[in-house]
Amino acid sequence: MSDLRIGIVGAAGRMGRMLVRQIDGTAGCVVCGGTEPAGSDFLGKDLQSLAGLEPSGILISDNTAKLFDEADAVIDFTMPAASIAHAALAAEKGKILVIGTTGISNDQQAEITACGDRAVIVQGANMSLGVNLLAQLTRKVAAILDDDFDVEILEMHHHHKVDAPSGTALLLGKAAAAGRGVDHDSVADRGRDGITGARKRGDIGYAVLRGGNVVGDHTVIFAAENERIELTHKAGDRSIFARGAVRAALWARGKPAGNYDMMDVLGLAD
Ligand SMILES: NC(=O)C1=CN([C@@H]2O[C@H](COP(=O)(O)OP(=O)(O)OC[C@H]3O[C@@H](n4cnc5c(N)ncnc54)[C@H](OP(=O)(O)O)[C@@H]3O)[C@@H](O)[C@H]2O)C=CC1
Ligand SMILES: O=C(O)C1=N[C@H](C(=O)O)C[C@H](O)C1
Repeated sequence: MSDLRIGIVGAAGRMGRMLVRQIDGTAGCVVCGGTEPAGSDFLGKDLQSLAGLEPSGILISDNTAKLFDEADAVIDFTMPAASIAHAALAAEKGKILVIGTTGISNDQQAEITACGDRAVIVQGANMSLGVNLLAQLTRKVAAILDDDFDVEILEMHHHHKVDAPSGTALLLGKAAAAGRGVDHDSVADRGRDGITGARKRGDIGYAVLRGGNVVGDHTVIFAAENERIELTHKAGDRSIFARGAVRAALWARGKPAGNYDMMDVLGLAD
Protein backbone atom coordinates (compact mmCIF):
# COMPACT_ATOMS: atom_id res chain seq x y z
CA MET A 1 0.00 0.00 0.00
CA SER A 2 1.28 3.50 -0.78
CA ASP A 3 2.13 5.90 2.04
CA LEU A 4 -0.83 7.91 3.35
CA ARG A 5 -0.42 11.51 2.20
CA ILE A 6 -1.16 13.78 5.15
CA GLY A 7 -1.79 17.54 4.96
CA ILE A 8 -1.59 19.75 8.04
CA VAL A 9 -3.75 22.84 8.47
CA GLY A 10 -2.24 25.26 11.01
CA ALA A 11 1.16 23.79 10.14
CA ALA A 12 3.19 26.54 11.87
CA GLY A 13 1.31 26.26 15.19
CA ARG A 14 2.58 24.46 18.30
CA MET A 15 0.75 21.26 17.33
CA GLY A 16 1.32 21.76 13.59
CA ARG A 17 5.10 21.66 13.98
CA MET A 18 4.89 18.66 16.31
CA LEU A 19 2.76 16.84 13.71
CA VAL A 20 5.34 17.44 10.97
CA ARG A 21 7.98 15.80 13.20
CA GLN A 22 5.65 12.94 14.12
CA ILE A 23 4.83 12.15 10.48
CA ASP A 24 8.54 12.25 9.63
CA GLY A 25 9.16 9.55 12.26
CA THR A 26 6.17 7.34 11.39
CA ALA A 27 6.17 4.55 8.82
CA GLY A 28 3.31 4.43 6.31
CA CYS A 29 2.70 8.16 5.92
CA VAL A 30 4.28 11.29 4.44
CA VAL A 31 3.52 14.96 4.84
CA CYS A 32 2.28 16.45 1.55
CA GLY A 33 1.58 20.08 2.49
CA GLY A 34 0.57 22.56 5.13
CA THR A 35 -1.45 25.74 5.44
CA GLU A 36 -1.66 28.86 7.55
CA PRO A 37 -4.25 31.66 7.18
CA ALA A 38 -3.97 34.35 4.46
CA GLY A 39 -1.61 37.12 5.63
CA SER A 40 0.36 34.83 7.97
CA ASP A 41 4.10 35.56 8.28
CA PHE A 42 4.70 31.82 7.77
CA LEU A 43 3.40 31.65 4.18
CA GLY A 44 6.18 30.52 1.82
CA LYS A 45 8.32 29.10 4.64
CA ASP A 46 9.60 25.52 4.39
CA LEU A 47 7.28 23.23 6.37
CA GLN A 48 9.97 20.88 7.65
CA SER A 49 12.54 23.61 8.43
CA LEU A 50 9.94 25.29 10.66
CA ALA A 51 9.57 21.99 12.50
CA GLY A 52 13.33 21.73 13.01
CA LEU A 53 13.88 19.11 10.28
CA GLU A 54 15.88 19.14 7.01
CA PRO A 55 14.22 21.40 4.38
CA SER A 56 11.69 19.49 2.24
CA GLY A 57 10.85 22.03 -0.46
CA ILE A 58 7.22 21.89 0.70
CA LEU A 59 6.20 25.46 1.41
CA ILE A 60 3.41 26.64 3.71
CA SER A 61 0.49 27.97 1.67
CA ASP A 62 -2.95 29.50 2.27
CA ASN A 63 -4.56 27.35 -0.45
CA THR A 64 -6.64 25.02 1.69
CA ALA A 65 -8.71 23.60 -1.20
CA LYS A 66 -5.50 22.52 -2.99
CA LEU A 67 -4.23 20.85 0.20
CA PHE A 68 -7.46 18.83 0.46
CA ASP A 69 -7.14 17.84 -3.23
CA GLU A 70 -3.57 16.58 -2.75
CA ALA A 71 -3.95 14.86 0.64
CA ASP A 72 -5.55 11.54 1.57
CA ALA A 73 -5.99 12.83 5.11
CA VAL A 74 -5.79 16.26 6.74
CA ILE A 75 -4.97 16.91 10.40
CA ASP A 76 -6.46 20.02 12.00
CA PHE A 77 -5.37 21.62 15.28
CA THR A 78 -6.46 25.21 14.62
CA MET A 79 -9.54 27.07 15.93
CA PRO A 80 -13.28 26.27 15.87
CA ALA A 81 -14.35 28.43 12.88
CA ALA A 82 -11.46 27.04 10.80
CA SER A 83 -12.28 23.44 11.75
CA ILE A 84 -15.87 23.92 10.54
CA ALA A 85 -14.60 25.17 7.17
CA HIS A 86 -12.15 22.24 6.99
CA ALA A 87 -14.92 19.74 7.76
CA ALA A 88 -16.98 21.19 4.89
CA LEU A 89 -14.00 20.81 2.53
CA ALA A 90 -13.39 17.24 3.69
CA ALA A 91 -17.05 16.43 2.94
CA GLU A 92 -16.91 18.11 -0.49
CA LYS A 93 -13.81 16.14 -1.44
CA GLY A 94 -14.59 12.90 0.42
CA LYS A 95 -11.42 12.96 2.54
CA ILE A 96 -10.27 11.93 6.02
CA LEU A 97 -10.15 14.78 8.55
CA VAL A 98 -8.66 14.40 12.03
CA ILE A 99 -9.72 17.28 14.29
CA GLY A 100 -7.99 18.07 17.59
CA THR A 101 -9.26 21.65 17.91
CA THR A 102 -11.01 22.47 21.22
CA GLY A 103 -13.34 25.26 22.33
CA ILE A 104 -16.00 24.06 19.86
CA SER A 105 -19.56 25.04 20.91
CA ASN A 106 -22.51 22.63 20.64
CA ASP A 107 -23.82 24.49 17.55
CA GLN A 108 -20.39 24.41 15.90
CA GLN A 109 -20.09 20.70 16.72
CA ALA A 110 -23.41 20.05 14.97
CA GLU A 111 -22.00 21.64 11.78
CA ILE A 112 -18.90 19.45 11.95
CA THR A 113 -20.88 16.30 12.72
CA ALA A 114 -23.12 16.92 9.69
CA CYS A 115 -20.05 16.69 7.44
CA GLY A 116 -19.55 13.09 8.56
CA ASP A 117 -22.14 12.07 5.97
CA ARG A 118 -19.47 12.37 3.25
CA ALA A 119 -16.12 12.63 5.08
CA VAL A 120 -14.34 10.33 7.52
CA ILE A 121 -14.05 12.59 10.56
CA VAL A 122 -12.07 11.53 13.63
CA GLN A 123 -12.31 13.97 16.51
CA GLY A 124 -10.76 14.04 19.94
CA ALA A 125 -10.36 16.80 22.52
CA ASN A 126 -7.28 14.89 23.62
CA MET A 127 -5.44 12.48 21.34
CA SER A 128 -3.28 10.84 24.02
CA LEU A 129 -3.75 7.24 25.08
CA GLY A 130 -3.46 8.20 28.76
CA VAL A 131 -6.26 10.76 28.76
CA ASN A 132 -8.64 8.50 26.84
CA LEU A 133 -7.96 5.74 29.35
CA LEU A 134 -8.55 8.28 32.15
CA ALA A 135 -11.92 9.14 30.58
CA GLN A 136 -12.93 5.48 30.66
CA LEU A 137 -11.80 5.16 34.29
CA THR A 138 -13.73 8.33 35.17
CA ARG A 139 -16.91 6.95 33.62
CA LYS A 140 -16.54 3.68 35.52
CA VAL A 141 -15.79 5.33 38.88
CA ALA A 142 -18.70 7.77 38.42
CA ALA A 143 -21.03 4.84 37.71
CA ILE A 144 -20.03 3.18 40.99
CA LEU A 145 -20.12 6.22 43.31
CA ASP A 146 -23.33 8.10 44.05
CA ASP A 147 -23.91 11.85 44.49
CA ASP A 148 -22.36 11.73 47.99
CA PHE A 149 -19.17 12.11 45.97
CA ASP A 150 -18.86 15.61 44.48
CA VAL A 151 -17.13 15.57 41.08
CA GLU A 152 -14.69 18.42 40.44
CA ILE A 153 -12.34 18.71 37.47
CA LEU A 154 -9.15 20.73 37.73
CA GLU A 155 -7.01 21.58 34.71
CA MET A 156 -3.84 23.61 34.11
CA HIS A 157 -2.40 24.73 30.78
CA HIS A 158 0.21 27.14 29.36
CA HIS A 159 -0.53 30.86 29.24
CA HIS A 160 -1.18 30.88 25.45
CA LYS A 161 -4.31 28.73 25.69
CA VAL A 162 -7.46 30.59 24.54
CA ASP A 163 -10.34 28.27 25.54
CA ALA A 164 -11.57 27.27 29.01
CA PRO A 165 -12.33 24.82 30.47
CA SER A 166 -10.05 22.74 28.27
CA GLY A 167 -11.58 20.31 25.80
CA THR A 168 -10.08 17.51 27.88
CA ALA A 169 -11.68 18.76 31.10
CA LEU A 170 -15.05 18.79 29.33
CA LEU A 171 -14.38 15.32 27.88
CA LEU A 172 -13.72 14.05 31.42
CA GLY A 173 -16.79 15.85 32.78
CA LYS A 174 -18.92 14.28 30.07
CA ALA A 175 -17.47 10.87 30.94
CA ALA A 176 -18.45 11.41 34.60
CA ALA A 177 -21.95 12.52 33.54
CA ALA A 178 -22.31 9.47 31.30
CA GLY A 179 -21.26 7.20 34.17
CA ARG A 180 -23.94 8.79 36.36
CA GLY A 181 -26.52 8.68 33.57
CA VAL A 182 -27.16 12.46 33.67
CA ASP A 183 -27.11 15.20 31.03
CA HIS A 184 -23.71 16.92 31.31
CA ASP A 185 -24.80 20.42 30.34
CA SER A 186 -27.55 20.40 33.00
CA VAL A 187 -25.10 19.69 35.84
CA ALA A 188 -21.93 21.45 34.63
CA ASP A 189 -20.76 24.37 36.80
CA ARG A 190 -18.12 25.97 34.58
CA GLY A 191 -16.95 28.83 36.80
CA ARG A 192 -17.44 30.22 40.31
CA ASP A 193 -16.90 33.77 41.56
CA GLY A 194 -18.36 35.78 44.43
CA ILE A 195 -21.26 34.61 46.65
CA THR A 196 -22.08 31.52 44.65
CA GLY A 197 -24.16 29.73 47.26
CA ALA A 198 -23.38 26.23 48.46
CA ARG A 199 -22.38 23.60 45.97
CA LYS A 200 -25.37 21.87 44.39
CA ARG A 201 -25.48 18.10 44.92
CA GLY A 202 -24.86 16.29 41.65
CA ASP A 203 -23.08 19.19 39.95
CA ILE A 204 -19.86 18.61 38.02
CA GLY A 205 -17.57 21.55 38.78
CA TYR A 206 -14.66 22.92 36.76
CA ALA A 207 -11.59 24.86 37.89
CA VAL A 208 -9.08 26.34 35.45
CA LEU A 209 -5.43 27.38 35.93
CA ARG A 210 -3.23 29.05 33.30
CA GLY A 211 0.51 29.64 33.52
CA GLY A 212 3.97 29.13 32.08
CA ASN A 213 4.50 26.37 29.55
CA VAL A 214 2.40 23.62 31.19
CA VAL A 215 1.45 21.23 28.35
CA GLY A 216 -1.74 19.95 30.02
CA ASP A 217 -2.57 18.63 33.52
CA HIS A 218 -5.99 17.20 34.39
CA THR A 219 -7.35 15.85 37.68
CA VAL A 220 -10.80 14.39 38.29
CA ILE A 221 -11.67 14.63 41.98
CA PHE A 222 -14.41 12.58 43.67
CA ALA A 223 -14.82 14.23 47.09
CA ALA A 224 -17.07 12.87 49.87
CA GLU A 225 -17.17 13.17 53.67
CA ASN A 226 -13.72 12.21 54.99
CA GLU A 227 -12.41 10.66 51.78
CA ARG A 228 -11.36 11.76 48.31
CA ILE A 229 -10.34 9.96 45.13
CA GLU A 230 -8.19 11.85 42.60
CA LEU A 231 -7.43 10.60 39.09
CA THR A 232 -4.67 12.59 37.38
CA HIS A 233 -3.00 12.77 33.97
CA LYS A 234 -0.03 15.03 33.22
CA ALA A 235 1.21 15.58 29.68
CA GLY A 236 5.00 16.02 29.53
CA ASP A 237 5.25 16.82 25.83
CA ARG A 238 2.93 17.53 22.86
CA SER A 239 4.29 14.47 21.04
CA ILE A 240 1.66 12.34 22.85
CA PHE A 241 -1.09 14.29 21.05
CA ALA A 242 0.68 14.21 17.68
CA ARG A 243 1.25 10.46 17.96
CA GLY A 244 -2.46 9.93 18.59
CA ALA A 245 -3.50 12.18 15.71
CA VAL A 246 -1.25 10.45 13.18
CA ARG A 247 -2.42 7.06 14.45
CA ALA A 248 -6.01 8.27 13.91
CA ALA A 249 -5.27 9.30 10.30
CA LEU A 250 -3.73 5.89 9.54
CA TRP A 251 -6.61 4.09 11.29
CA ALA A 252 -9.19 6.04 9.27
CA ARG A 253 -7.85 4.84 5.91
CA GLY A 254 -10.54 2.82 4.12
CA LYS A 255 -13.21 3.49 6.77
CA PRO A 256 -16.70 4.48 5.58
CA ALA A 257 -17.75 8.12 5.92
CA GLY A 258 -18.86 8.91 9.46
CA ASN A 259 -17.97 10.47 12.78
CA TYR A 260 -15.42 8.65 14.90
CA ASP A 261 -13.52 9.42 18.11
CA MET A 262 -10.30 8.38 19.80
CA MET A 263 -12.08 5.61 21.72
CA ASP A 264 -12.70 3.98 18.31
CA VAL A 265 -9.10 4.52 17.20
CA LEU A 266 -7.55 3.23 20.43
CA GLY A 267 -9.95 0.31 20.78
CA LEU A 268 -11.21 1.61 24.14
CA ALA A 269 -14.90 1.87 23.17
CA ASP A 270 -17.16 -0.50 25.16
N1 LIG B 1 -6.89 17.25 20.83
C1 LIG B 1 -5.67 17.34 21.36
O1 LIG B 1 -5.04 16.31 21.71
C2 LIG B 1 -5.03 18.67 21.46
C3 LIG B 1 -5.75 19.79 21.09
N2 LIG B 1 -5.16 21.01 21.04
C4 LIG B 1 -5.97 22.09 20.50
O2 LIG B 1 -5.50 22.39 19.20
C5 LIG B 1 -5.73 23.76 18.90
C6 LIG B 1 -4.42 24.41 18.47
O3 LIG B 1 -3.50 24.40 19.52
P1 LIG B 1 -2.02 24.97 19.34
O4 LIG B 1 -1.30 24.23 18.27
O5 LIG B 1 -1.44 25.04 20.71
O6 LIG B 1 -2.35 26.47 18.85
P2 LIG B 1 -1.48 27.44 17.92
O7 LIG B 1 -2.13 28.78 18.04
O8 LIG B 1 -0.04 27.29 18.26
O9 LIG B 1 -1.69 26.85 16.45
C7 LIG B 1 -2.86 26.99 15.69
C8 LIG B 1 -2.42 27.38 14.30
O10 LIG B 1 -3.54 27.31 13.42
C9 LIG B 1 -3.49 28.44 12.57
N3 LIG B 1 -4.78 28.68 11.95
C10 LIG B 1 -5.86 29.34 12.43
N4 LIG B 1 -6.84 29.37 11.50
C11 LIG B 1 -6.38 28.72 10.42
C12 LIG B 1 -6.92 28.43 9.13
N5 LIG B 1 -8.15 28.81 8.79
N6 LIG B 1 -6.15 27.75 8.25
C13 LIG B 1 -4.90 27.36 8.59
N7 LIG B 1 -4.33 27.61 9.78
C14 LIG B 1 -5.07 28.27 10.69
C15 LIG B 1 -3.02 29.55 13.50
O11 LIG B 1 -2.57 30.68 12.77
P3 LIG B 1 -2.66 32.15 13.46
O12 LIG B 1 -1.83 32.06 14.68
O13 LIG B 1 -2.12 33.06 12.40
O14 LIG B 1 -4.12 32.36 13.78
C16 LIG B 1 -1.89 28.83 14.25
O15 LIG B 1 -0.68 28.86 13.54
C17 LIG B 1 -6.35 24.36 20.17
O16 LIG B 1 -7.75 24.34 20.04
C18 LIG B 1 -5.91 23.38 21.25
O17 LIG B 1 -6.75 23.39 22.38
C19 LIG B 1 -3.86 21.19 21.38
C20 LIG B 1 -3.11 20.13 21.79
C21 LIG B 1 -3.64 18.79 21.88
O1 LIG C 1 -4.36 23.89 24.12
C1 LIG C 1 -3.65 22.94 24.48
O2 LIG C 1 -2.42 23.04 24.59
C2 LIG C 1 -4.29 21.66 24.76
N1 LIG C 1 -5.56 21.54 24.45
C3 LIG C 1 -6.35 20.38 24.60
C4 LIG C 1 -7.50 20.66 25.53
O3 LIG C 1 -8.11 21.75 25.44
O4 LIG C 1 -7.83 19.80 26.34
C5 LIG C 1 -5.57 19.14 24.89
C6 LIG C 1 -4.33 19.33 25.71
O5 LIG C 1 -4.67 19.39 27.06
C7 LIG C 1 -3.50 20.52 25.28
